[in-house]
Amino acid sequence: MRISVIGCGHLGAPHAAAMAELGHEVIGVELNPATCRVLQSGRGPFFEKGLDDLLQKYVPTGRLRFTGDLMEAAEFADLHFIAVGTPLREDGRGYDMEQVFGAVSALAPLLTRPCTIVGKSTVTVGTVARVQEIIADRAVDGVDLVWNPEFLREGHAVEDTLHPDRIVAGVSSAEAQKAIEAVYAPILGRGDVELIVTEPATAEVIKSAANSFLATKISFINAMAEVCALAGADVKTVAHAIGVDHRIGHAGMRPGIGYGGGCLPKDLRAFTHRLDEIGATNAVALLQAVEGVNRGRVDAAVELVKEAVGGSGLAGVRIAFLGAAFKAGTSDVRNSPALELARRLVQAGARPVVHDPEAMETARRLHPEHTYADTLAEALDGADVTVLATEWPQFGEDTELPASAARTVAARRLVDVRTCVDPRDWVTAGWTVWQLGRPVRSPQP
Ligand SMILES: NC(=O)c1ccc[n+]([C@@H]2O[C@H](COP(=O)([O-])OP(=O)(O)OC[C@H]3O[C@@H](n4cnc5c(N)ncnc54)[C@H](O)[C@@H]3O)[C@@H](O)[C@H]2O)c1
Ligand SMILES: O=c1ccn([C@@H]2O[C@H](COP(=O)(O)OP(=O)(O)O[C@H]3O[C@H](CO)[C@@H](O)[C@H](O)[C@H]3O)[C@@H](O)[C@H]2O)c(=O)[nH]1
Repeated sequence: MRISVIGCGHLGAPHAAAMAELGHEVIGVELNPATCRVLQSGRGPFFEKGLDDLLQKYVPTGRLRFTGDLMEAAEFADLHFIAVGTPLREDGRGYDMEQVFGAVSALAPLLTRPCTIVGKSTVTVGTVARVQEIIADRAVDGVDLVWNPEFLREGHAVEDTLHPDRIVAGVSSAEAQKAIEAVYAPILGRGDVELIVTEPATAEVIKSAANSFLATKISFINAMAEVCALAGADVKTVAHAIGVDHRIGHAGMRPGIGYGGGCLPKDLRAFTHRLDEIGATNAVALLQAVEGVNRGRVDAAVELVKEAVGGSGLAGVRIAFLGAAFKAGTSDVRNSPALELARRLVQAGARPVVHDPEAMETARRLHPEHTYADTLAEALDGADVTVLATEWPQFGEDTELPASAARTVAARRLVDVRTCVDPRDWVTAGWTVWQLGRPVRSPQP
């Protein structure tokens, strides 16, 4: 099929590349000229596993190309994915829908033949009906709309798009359903992926409900970390033991400094606001509690760093601050709890020096207020305390790191706010280890 992907950010760029991998001819439309240029040169504008490989495979052949010209896409494609952003409004009261309504309003009058518009952006209850009105007002007859929410995780974007758990399609006509079956035919043909066809309102709720559940699970285990800290128990063991029950499971049960990123925080906020508008009071209360637990995690992490330096305050304390990305596997620092923790430590008078394996460029550009080190060794050099703030395997799984880091820091104190290291490796190398919701581990005197 000939398809377009309008908006080539964290969702759209991997989606466009994955659609080329499925055999489609793809044109990506991106407003930001710098992003568009980088993509057309065969590189991803951010770190995303497998994206560069697909761009290098398909851009030179012409099967995948990028442009800023919407008219080119309107003429070329029979199916248009809308993958533009839905950031939170500045007042936090729901999504800023400007990009979605703007993209559809601009595309609709350019369409000269029947085709399908497929919304992938995350939206709240009631949006699809409004998009449908824009199409009815501005496009020729025969333009169908499908809402096809996306469930990919950053860091796994290509893999999740090519091997999704399910495909959800909110459709209002048989034609629209046929188009979605055709575009995903290579995936559906494998027989192991369920296509869930429903009306648009249900598709909207499915996406918001999925992210709300994921956030709830993370806040639940983080609330248990608070319990364990007070009870002298070990939250890691609790998470493992309850997760063995297949009804609970282990995924999304890693305690830490809370969920961040470009999705869960804004999606929870926007959904809660919308639920309040429509009067879903019990759901509002539940999600407000989830958000409340999440906000408290950075406070708990600050307290743990204070405890690690002996309770005498953080003024002048030199911190090796490992991590800037909102999670491992991405260069994205949007709503990064790691950088929020760094900000709070600076506010308390400490001197964190931040290093991240992949997010240095993004972090420096978006948060120039922090002090950065290009290498891990530079960050560790002379540190009074080391804070592990993003769960990169380079920090948490490198068994050589405890010994090598021990030689350069001023004091062997590790505060692992992502609960990702095995404390035994660090204790053996002479470190004392603090983790949220776990007992402190120290070397034997
Ligand atoms: N990031 C994820 O992992 C993810 C996963 C699932 C769903 N989503 C949802 O997908 C949507 C996009 O998220 P994102 O993280 O990719 O955002 P993003 O900000 O990284 O990307 C959006 C892109 O759209 C471009 N754009 C805006 N208006 C445009 C227009 N009229 N024409 C062409 N390009 C335009 C912007 O320049 C930007 O590059 C959001 O609704 C988000 O909630 C994101
Ligand atoms: O056990 C866990 C799992 C995650 N996190 C944190 O939660 C946040 C979100 O992680 P993750 O869900 O992996 O990241 P995203 O890439 O933002 O993906 C989420 O948001 C996307 C956008 O809507 C959805 O498509 C995905 O299904 C959904 O997982 C990050 O800060 C993680 O560090 C934890 O603290 N503990």
